[in-house]
Amino acid sequence: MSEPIRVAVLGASGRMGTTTVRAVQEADGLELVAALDAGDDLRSVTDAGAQVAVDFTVPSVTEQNVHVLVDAGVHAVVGTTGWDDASLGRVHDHLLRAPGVGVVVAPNFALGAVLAMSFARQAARWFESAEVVELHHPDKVDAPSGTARHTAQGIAAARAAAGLGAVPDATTQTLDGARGADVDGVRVHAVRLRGLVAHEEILLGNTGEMLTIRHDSFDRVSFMPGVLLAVRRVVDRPGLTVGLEHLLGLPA
Ligand SMILES: NC(=O)C1=CN([C@@H]2O[C@H](COP(=O)(O)OP(=O)(O)OC[C@H]3O[C@@H](n4cnc5c(N)ncnc54)[C@H](O)[C@@H]3O)[C@@H](O)[C@H]2O)C=CC1
Ligand SMILES: O=C(O)C1=N[C@H](C(=O)O)C[C@H](O)C1
Repeated sequence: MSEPIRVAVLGASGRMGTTTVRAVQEADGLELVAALDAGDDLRSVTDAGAQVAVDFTVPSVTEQNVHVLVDAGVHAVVGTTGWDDASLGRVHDHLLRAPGVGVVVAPNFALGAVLAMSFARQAARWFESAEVVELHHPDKVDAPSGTARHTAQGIAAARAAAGLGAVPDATTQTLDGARGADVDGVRVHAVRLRGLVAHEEILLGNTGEMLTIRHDSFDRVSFMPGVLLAVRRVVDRPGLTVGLEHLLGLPA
């Protein structure tokens, strides 16, 4: 029997961190060796001999955490959101100087959410209009969600590849924000409501019809199969991977 993969969790006291700690502890072939939260020294990750660190912290610190991990030769599985092309580019370039180290950044680890985003990319070219509505608990620190941004970016790329122009929109906003955020020409709307966990609706419209693709996470355990898959795969996946679809064999 091979040695278990030694895993550290960053953000271990948070909503996702506590769920991840429990999932790693219960997972065959994985060993939790460190659980860190704000104020803890990242050196304890390497002191504990961690091979993989899972980051569920906050957008303001996650990139720096990843750079420290890469410098230490620790693979990273990153669920924390707030990433953009520039920050991902910096990690990509850093990894060019750290051969053998892998980083997986995924805005959503829930299988259903990843499938919903894939379906949206597949359907987008067939519809004149496309908008995204994300719905979360009111304790979420960022908006729009990383999932909604990734979804909208995928829709926009599929539309562009199909030669579609801008979505129709003759509306003048009389109040800032009324039409939501603009992500590569796709409008994204954020709902914050007590009682929700994580939900997304993708709305695709043509004259006479609408296609709605909806995903609901009712419990944070929904993210854990994807997190554990990424932990198991990242050790043999050097470089930067953005999106769980790449580990599921789904079309990018
Ligand atoms: N990719 C995915 O599937 C999912 C991603 N998320 C994202 O994960 C992040 C965390 O979400 P939640 O767990 O709900 O937030 P949370 O606020 O419950 O947890 C964040 C934790 O990070 C800790 N923290 C802050 N600074 C830190 C540092 N420098 N080092 C270590 N820990 C630090 C906080 O003290 C807190 O315990 C958010 O960006 C959220 O959007 C959330 C759910 C699923
Ligand atoms: O903060 C959350 O809860 C979530 N954040 C991620 C995001 O911003 O996409 C993933 C999921 O939606 C839950």
